Amino acid sequence: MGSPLTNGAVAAALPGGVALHDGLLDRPAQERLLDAIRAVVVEAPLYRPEMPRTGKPFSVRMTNCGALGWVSDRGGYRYQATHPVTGRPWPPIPDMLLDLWRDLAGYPHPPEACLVNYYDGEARMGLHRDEDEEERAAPVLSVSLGNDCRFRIGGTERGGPTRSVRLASGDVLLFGGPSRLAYHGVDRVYPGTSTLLERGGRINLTLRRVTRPG
Ligand SMILES: O=C(O)CCC(=O)C(=O)O
Ligand SMILES: [Fe+2]
Repeated sequence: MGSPLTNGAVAAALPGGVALHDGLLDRPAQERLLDAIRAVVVEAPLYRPEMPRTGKPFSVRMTNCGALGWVSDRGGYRYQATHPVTGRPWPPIPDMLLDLWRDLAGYPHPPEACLVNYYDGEARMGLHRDEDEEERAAPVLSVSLGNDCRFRIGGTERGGPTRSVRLASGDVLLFGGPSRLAYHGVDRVYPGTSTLLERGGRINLTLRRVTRPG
């Protein structure tokens, strides 16, 4: 496979360093991955994080797997080794996701965190950068399951131009290189666009390398 960051015509319409692998996971693969994520959620239940300082609840619910998990509360954004509600270590990252990272990330070390976002109803995610990771040489690898969404991505400066791309179940998006610190967010999820999740909604998984290999 060639570099995931030069993915032909689709990538050409996206900012440099962003690669969309449209429909990479077929339906059986999506179902296998969903089963693995269900097992994660049994051990590490979804919870609703809060914004730093204000304590305003997120509209998405979250959990993690991996040695580290991304959390947000009044104290700020950070990675930590335990679930903030149960106090237990996060469960391991499913092999399927580790395989995807190995095949696509173009980075020689494994991811340490997989953030699981669950969007139901009106849930969305405002424009932000993933910047709590010390290691910036690794891309962020994002997998979408369930209903389609309108994903927005821009440049590395707040307030710059953005474009939107529709992400569907089974799509894998990488942002790395010059787009590793690009602003991005989810404007909305389109109800009834996938039958994968019985109760509807959308799951997004993002694999991240957090620490610099020593
Ligand atoms: O849900 C998505 O597609 C994006 C999630 C995201 O940007 C994040 O969790 O940092
Ligand atoms: Fe993000």
